[in-house]
Amino acid sequence: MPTTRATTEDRSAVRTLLRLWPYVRPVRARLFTAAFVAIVASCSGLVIPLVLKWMVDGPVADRDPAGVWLGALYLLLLGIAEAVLFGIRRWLVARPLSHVEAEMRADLYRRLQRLPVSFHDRWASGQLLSRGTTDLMLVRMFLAFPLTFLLVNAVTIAVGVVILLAQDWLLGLLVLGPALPLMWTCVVFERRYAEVARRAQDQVGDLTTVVEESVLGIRVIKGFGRHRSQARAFRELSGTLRGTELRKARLLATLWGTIVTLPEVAIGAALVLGAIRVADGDLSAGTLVAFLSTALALRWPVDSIGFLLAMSQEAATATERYFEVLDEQPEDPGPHAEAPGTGAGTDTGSGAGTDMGTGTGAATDMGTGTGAATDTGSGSGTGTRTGAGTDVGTCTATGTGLRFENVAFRYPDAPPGSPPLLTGIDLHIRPGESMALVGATGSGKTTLTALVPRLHEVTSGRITLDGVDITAMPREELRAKVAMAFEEPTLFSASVGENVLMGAPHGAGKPDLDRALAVAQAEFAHALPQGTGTQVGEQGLSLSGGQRQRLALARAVVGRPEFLVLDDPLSALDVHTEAAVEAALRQVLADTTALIVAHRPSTVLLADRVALLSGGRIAAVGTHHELLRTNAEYAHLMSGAQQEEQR
Ligand SMILES: Nc1ncnc2c1ncn2[C@@H]1O[C@H](COP(=O)(O)OP(=O)(O)OP(=O)(O)O)[C@@H](O)[C@H]1O
Repeated sequence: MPTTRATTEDRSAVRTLLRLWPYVRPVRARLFTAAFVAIVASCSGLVIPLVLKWMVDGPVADRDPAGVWLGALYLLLLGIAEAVLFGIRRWLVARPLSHVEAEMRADLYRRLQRLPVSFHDRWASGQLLSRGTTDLMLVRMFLAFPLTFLLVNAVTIAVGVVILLAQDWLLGLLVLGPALPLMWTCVVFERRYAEVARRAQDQVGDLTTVVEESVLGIRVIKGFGRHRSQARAFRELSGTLRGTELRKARLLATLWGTIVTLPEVAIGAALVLGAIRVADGDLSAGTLVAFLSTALALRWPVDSIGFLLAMSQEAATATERYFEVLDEQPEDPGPHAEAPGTGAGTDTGSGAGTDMGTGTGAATDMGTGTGAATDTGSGSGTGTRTGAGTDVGTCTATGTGLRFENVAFRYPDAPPGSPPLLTGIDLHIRPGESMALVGATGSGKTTLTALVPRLHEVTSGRITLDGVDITAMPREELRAKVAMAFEEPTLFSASVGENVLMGAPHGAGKPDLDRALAVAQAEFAHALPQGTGTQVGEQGLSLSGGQRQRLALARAVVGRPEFLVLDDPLSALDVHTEAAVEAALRQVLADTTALIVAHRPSTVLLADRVALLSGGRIAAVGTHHELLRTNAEYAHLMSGAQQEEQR
């Protein structure tokens, strides 16, 4: 079950909510004005009992119908004023608060994009979705109602209490009697409700994850007839959430019951005592009417404290959950990142040197591999990279290529004490060379390739591109140089063309798209109903696996990257398409420094040399045929793969 429980600091609800200030600051004038208008509206309601007192002790006692009508007119005007003022309050807050919510959502999205892959490995997607939806809605509702009305009600109650005490201090003290027990109840409630509200919101996140997985994995669920067990898992989770929501309701009901009952009892007692005093002639009937009307007018501000506190607590929990994501450390954009794009492709300096690769990497060549390494690969190199991606011609393979120097890697969430997944990796891929990476399943091939574009950070050692440490260049520049195609090709809800051009520098157009589609043998895209403008649907599930993989390949090559990292890019293709894609890829690989994860001999043969990953190390490097002859493990892996292919 995907759950994410962040460890949270034990902050008070007020301190947590204060973190919203930077978002509220730009709209503070409107919010303060709205609160002021609401206070005036609410306090105007307290004038009504005073008009009643004047009517009862005046025109009613004097049997003066004109005075009674005048009093009724005052009451009507007061009612209208109160309604209009509350309307103005609503108008004042609606627009700025939707702006606050939108800003917060945009910041969350931006942060999610900039957080490292290791963060996304740890967090369930439903937890992130619920933070961007339900939690932000709770925050907006808090800013719209509880924030204002806790203040408005506090001022109204304070003014009302003064009026009550001014009318008659004895009855006033009697009505105030429950104040202390009520405050104590509120404090206890808040503490308990905070814990349950947090649990409920986390459970909403878990439920969202299950729904999301069920929808995305609907083919697997149907294919394996797992809809019943999936429905059972959903029912269990929603049953748990229901239990938590019921606990919230019980807590709220207890608070509500106390908040309503105690003041009612006090008002009842004041009514009895007041009536006795009116009968004794100690108190005027008008004063008693005004007193009771004021006390009743305070009932709503007191009663509503229960749900206002509950909403505030939920908003505090939502704020806490929101900032758990925002407080996560984003990827360091790298040095000189303030000028994104300018470096893309212009990195001729910084020690890259002009070493054309003739054997300078020998230290890393653990195998016998000298032969087929075609490190002159710049043959067709007429290209010059001009700034942010306006490549002219093909890329020239210059520099020293891609080097892993004593690289070790361990997943941050690996069990404590477990050995690193990769250790002492020394590998040199010369400029223009393509290196296949072969190893048993789970040996760490995907992980090793993910280190090049810094999807994960090396634990020790370093990786250089043309002599430059990848940690010394801005990420934007690094990712402009290195393109990837993953084993699991992910497409987005956009057109085919947009999906492919995602891999190209800004300003790339149809010629680039057509060339990339041709290279990846993805010309089927032109035959789609709206050609390359056809929407591929969520995750590209409307396309076949092979079609998706070819589009992902087109995306990797469309930007004419200097370095290409392909994670078993041909696994979903039929034999004929694979042969066609290989032929096209051969052209691309001639000019590109490439690392290709390969399982099958046909893919391995695309590369100039092969590196065997075994036991977390590069166990051998050489050409395919050399390794077949000299390395038993490699021969074993390839013979298995060959049998697979022949079947
Ligand atoms: N995010 C992660 N956190 C912890 N361990 C991980 C993570 N991702 C992968 N691993 C582990 O790292 C090991 C290597 O995984 P990797 O995907 O790199 O292998 P691979 O050689 O590419 O496998 P395959 O050939 O099956 O694709 C596996 O044991 C895997 O369980």
